[in-house]
Amino acid sequence: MKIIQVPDYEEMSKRAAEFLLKKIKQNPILTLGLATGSTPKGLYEQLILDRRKHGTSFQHVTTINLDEYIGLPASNPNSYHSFMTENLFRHLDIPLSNSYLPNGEAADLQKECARYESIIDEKGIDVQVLGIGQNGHIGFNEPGTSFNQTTHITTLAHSTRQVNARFFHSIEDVPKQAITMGIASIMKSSEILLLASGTKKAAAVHQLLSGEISEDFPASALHHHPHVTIIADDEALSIFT
Ligand SMILES: N[C@@H]1[C@@H](O)[C@H](O)[C@@H](COP(=O)(O)O)O[C@@H]1O
Repeated sequence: MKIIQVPDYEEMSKRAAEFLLKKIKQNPILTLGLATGSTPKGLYEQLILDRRKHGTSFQHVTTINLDEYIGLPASNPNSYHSFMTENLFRHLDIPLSNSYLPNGEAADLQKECARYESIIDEKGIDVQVLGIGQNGHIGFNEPGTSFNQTTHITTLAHSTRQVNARFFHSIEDVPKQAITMGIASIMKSSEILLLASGTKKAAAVHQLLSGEISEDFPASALHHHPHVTIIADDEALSIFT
């Protein structure tokens, strides 16, 4: 695991954007695995800025998102479909047909999981961007999830729903389930870029960097992956350093 320590959120976002833009320049037909949440928002702003300033084209890039809530229509402002459209897709030139997210409204959710995993297998993710939950989740793989799971239906931990309630009117409105790439799906990526910012992530980052591998702490599976880069700011690394 390569750790890049940066002073703050802005620097984390800039370094992450440089990292991805370099990859896209080397390989314009890159397949990017993308995440939602507050963490990658700054990275997405930097990518948009780069397009505005330098006209960078993403038209041959494919994107595959980690997860989506079950039961929220794509048009709901809290769906991850909406998050990605608002915060990234509508500002770039990625053709809509090249961006994939799980369909949390599929009539047959099991079938949808299998369909999604086959997209991951067919496209092959070159770089997967990850945030980390305060309980160590990646995607929506909550503590206790088998490292062998591929894309599946997951029940969100109460603590995750509490943390994500900030985007909803109340915790009752936060969906109880999601479709998420599994740990095994994430591990198929050629390279992984994990971002962490702020004191709220310090305990999770500390546990990740302790090196102990356990299904009780999903992000620890990344120790089995040969190409992981972590860009974390001083606050996220404050227990470690
Ligand atoms: N499913 C997402 C994750 O992909 C994300 O990494 C995590 C942290 O979110 P944030 O970046 O807002 O702290 O929580 C969410 O529940």
